Amino acid sequence: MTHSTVSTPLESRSSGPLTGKVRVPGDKSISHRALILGALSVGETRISGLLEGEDVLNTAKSMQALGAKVERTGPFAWSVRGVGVAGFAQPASPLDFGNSGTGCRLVMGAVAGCPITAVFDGDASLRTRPMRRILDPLELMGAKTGEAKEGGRLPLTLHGARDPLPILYRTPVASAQIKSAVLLAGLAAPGVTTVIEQEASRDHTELMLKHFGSQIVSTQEGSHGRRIALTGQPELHGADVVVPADPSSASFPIVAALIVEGSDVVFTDVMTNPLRTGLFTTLREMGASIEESEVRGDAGEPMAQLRVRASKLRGVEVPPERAPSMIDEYLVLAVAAAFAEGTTIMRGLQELRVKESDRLEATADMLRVNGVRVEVSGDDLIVEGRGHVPGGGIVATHMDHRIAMSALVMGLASDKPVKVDDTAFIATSFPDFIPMMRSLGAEFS
Ligand SMILES: O=C(O)C1=C[C@@H](OP(=O)(O)O)[C@@H](O)[C@H](O)C1
Ligand SMILES: C=C(OP(=O)(O)O)C(=O)O
Repeated sequence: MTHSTVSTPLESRSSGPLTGKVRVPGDKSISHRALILGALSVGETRISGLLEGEDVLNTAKSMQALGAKVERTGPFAWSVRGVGVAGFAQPASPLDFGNSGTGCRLVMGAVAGCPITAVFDGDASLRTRPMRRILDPLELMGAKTGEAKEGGRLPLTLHGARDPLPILYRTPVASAQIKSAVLLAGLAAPGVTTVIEQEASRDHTELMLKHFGSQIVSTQEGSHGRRIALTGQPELHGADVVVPADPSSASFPIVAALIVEGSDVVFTDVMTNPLRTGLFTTLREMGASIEESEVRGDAGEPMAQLRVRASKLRGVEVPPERAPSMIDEYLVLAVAAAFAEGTTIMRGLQELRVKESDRLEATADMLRVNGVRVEVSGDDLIVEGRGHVPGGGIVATHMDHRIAMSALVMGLASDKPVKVDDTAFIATSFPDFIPMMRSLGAEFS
């Protein structure tokens, strides 16, 4: 991804009621997976509602570089003609995933099952993120790591396995990216590849693998975990994929509607897979008015229309086992918590430290510079809600889209405006965030 070196600051300020009906862009997780599974299938995959954000566009480019034919056929409509399982061609140049952990890690898994060598790279943020967690299982399956930065960081060279081995792997942390990398490599292995996770992470890879024709069985493991068994070497057939609206993107205007007095906003087609809706559960516990209607589904992914009205919120305790189902939503939850009455305690947030930035510290800093009392205690975040936020701070984005969007949401209801130092990274996951928020009545300058 080539961001200009000039940053694009923006300020948000106290706004009138937010009103209207919007569809936020397509789900980022499903968009990456549709492109990758389309590329590993035989025949055509037609995708509608693809997220055309930079993260996903980088995955599209990498699929093209690995031999698939990827074409944009209309707004948010894409066609992929795949090469079949284990059919990737040697890419001519390094694969650049920009800011995207998901794109990079899932494609590592897919490449690990092919007898090719590829160089993986990304921007300064992605270069700091841990890749050993992906390389460890892929090496057990026969892939080899060539040159890499310390701790297996990018840029790195991955040599795929000529004869990949099926493995049984227990993921050390609840991570859909680790699980998905192993399953995608397992597609090329003979026999059954099994992943066991102690806490269930988002299951879009499993649902979509089934949709494309593979045999995959998921069973409960312990009280919160899952055991997923994939039979290798299937023939995957191109399929149609309708991408629902991204609940993680929706979380920003949803929290904005809750904290801006008098707001009433409807969100259409929001994906409501229970492994993604921890934020909605938490907000409801805090007293949020979020009404669900028009519940339906496609390819195993449920979706609904959500009507969100401004609400008086109260502090709650969020249990650690809920973290995987809302891992990208803690920043904006912390904003809601700051406007609530009472203390909100969010437990077990260690994974936030290895995202686009150290989100645990960055969230605390974002609140602190705007006059909110907040504490990081081990892996827990404690926010003291006082019903209002003084604001007036300048928030450092740290190349992290979700910090930028959370801070801008905070400014819409704070006493003084909130400024963010750089909004460029919002384009990785929600390119229309600013115009869409303005269309609802948000004031940015
Ligand atoms: O698989 C995915 O699509 C994602 C998994 C999560 O990461 P982890 O697997 O590292 O928890 C999440 O933070 C990311 O935004 C998307
Ligand atoms: C963590 C995120 O994405 P990724 O891991 O794909 O960079 C995110 O979008 O919040």
